Amino acid sequence: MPNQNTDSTATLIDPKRLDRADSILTHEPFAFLIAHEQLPRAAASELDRDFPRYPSAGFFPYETKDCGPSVQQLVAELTNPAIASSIGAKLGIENLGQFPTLVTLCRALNKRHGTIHTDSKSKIATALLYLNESWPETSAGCLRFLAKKDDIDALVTPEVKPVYGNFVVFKRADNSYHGHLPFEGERRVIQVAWLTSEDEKLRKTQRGKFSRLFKKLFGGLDKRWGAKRKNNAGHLD
Ligand SMILES: O=C(O)CCC(=O)C(=O)O
Ligand SMILES: [Fe+2]
Repeated sequence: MPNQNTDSTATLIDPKRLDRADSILTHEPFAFLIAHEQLPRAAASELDRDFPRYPSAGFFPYETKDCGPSVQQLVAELTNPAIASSIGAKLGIENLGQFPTLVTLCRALNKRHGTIHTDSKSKIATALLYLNESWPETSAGCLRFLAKKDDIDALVTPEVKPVYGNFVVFKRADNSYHGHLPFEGERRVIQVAWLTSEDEKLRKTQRGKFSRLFKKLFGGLDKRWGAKRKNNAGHLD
């Protein structure tokens, strides 16, 4: 039998890799996992080639037609119920794989993004997988888990650079505050949210599609308004 790890369909996400010595798993002040180097180096150029080229900034609902094969494979793996459940178990969530998923992708940000929030109650857990080849020596655009809803400097753990293979997962809670300092430009991320119900998935997908159209029409305004955003600003959701 051929060795699965050497053919082109080798898995990209391997839950065994989550237990690296430099991974951080904690349940306080909310449950989160931070793991580095979670993607094979060899897949970087394919994932780069296959990542959607959205015309505007922000997260948009995953559609197969926007993505090439390696990104489709990665999304399939990230939403695989068995993989989800093994990740969920680390956060103390039983059977995470049973819940519907909403996958959104982001290719670029403007300064409006990253204000402090918890994620909405309709989410049980959220995963973020970053895909940027490199990141400048700056905190701008680096994810921060926070102790407060109004202080971007109240870090509860070192900030996470959005570089290729960095992966975070957290259990949504009323205090799962997170955000980042304003950043404008390319910043590639895949986000998976496990939702409480199919209705929420439909609602959020429709909202995301509307936002994609809206930003296509008014992306310039979005960018200009966003530039005025304060570092400690928050938003509900
Ligand atoms: O892009 C990130 O690092 C965080 C995104 C986020 O928190 C969200 O979209 O809810
Ligand atoms: Fe969030």
